[in-house]
Amino acid sequence: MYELGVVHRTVRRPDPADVEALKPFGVSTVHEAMGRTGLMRPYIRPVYPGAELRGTAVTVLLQPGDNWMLHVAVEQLQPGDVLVAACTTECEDGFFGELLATSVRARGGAGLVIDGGCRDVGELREMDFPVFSRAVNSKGTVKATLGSVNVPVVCANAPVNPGDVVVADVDGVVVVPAGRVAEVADASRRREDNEESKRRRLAAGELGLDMYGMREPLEAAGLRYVD
Ligand SMILES: O=C([O-])CC(=O)C(=O)O
Ligand SMILES: [Mg+2]
Repeated sequence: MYELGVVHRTVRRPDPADVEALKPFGVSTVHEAMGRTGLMRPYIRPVYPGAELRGTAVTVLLQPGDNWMLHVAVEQLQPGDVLVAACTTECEDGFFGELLATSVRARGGAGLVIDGGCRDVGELREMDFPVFSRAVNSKGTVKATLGSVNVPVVCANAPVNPGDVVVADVDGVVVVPAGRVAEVADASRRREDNEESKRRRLAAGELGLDMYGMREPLEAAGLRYVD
């Protein structure tokens, strides 16, 4: 059950050194390194090409058609934080635009992930202010119904707690629990090292069939080559 009408002012953020260690890695690597967990649904997309985002989450629970809590959340931002906004029910209204982005940036916020709509995309692109949203929609919102800030939310199917690390790029959005950041950064490094050796072998012409030892199981499964 959602907790409504509350702002938690204390967020336990992970060690900045651990967040830094996670920095080189993209969404797909981080998702795999977490045991294939943490992904938001793929309908959350960057609002302009090339937008990328990472930082610790300040979570927002919105009511449909109402962006009041986004304004409340901006006050809670610390430099490098990312707003992560979920909604109590599906809504594609344009909750956020360049004015709110200007305010987020003035407080040092890094960007927004929202399971809702966003507008003013031309201005956001010019500002290079990264937003990942479920829709681009000019339809505006009101400020009338309480939600919450810094409560656990589910955003596009991913559980997000305040202080979790959010990584967003062209592949999607993944959420790393605050307590797992160092471990996931290590696993991401190991995975990238492993992929680098595979990349070299594939570039040299070796086939995945041989590299992964797939010929025998294919034969055992009855695969036949026919001329
Ligand atoms: O004002 C709003 O409600 C959303 C918006 O367009 C902006 O922040 O620029
Ligand atoms: Mg606007």
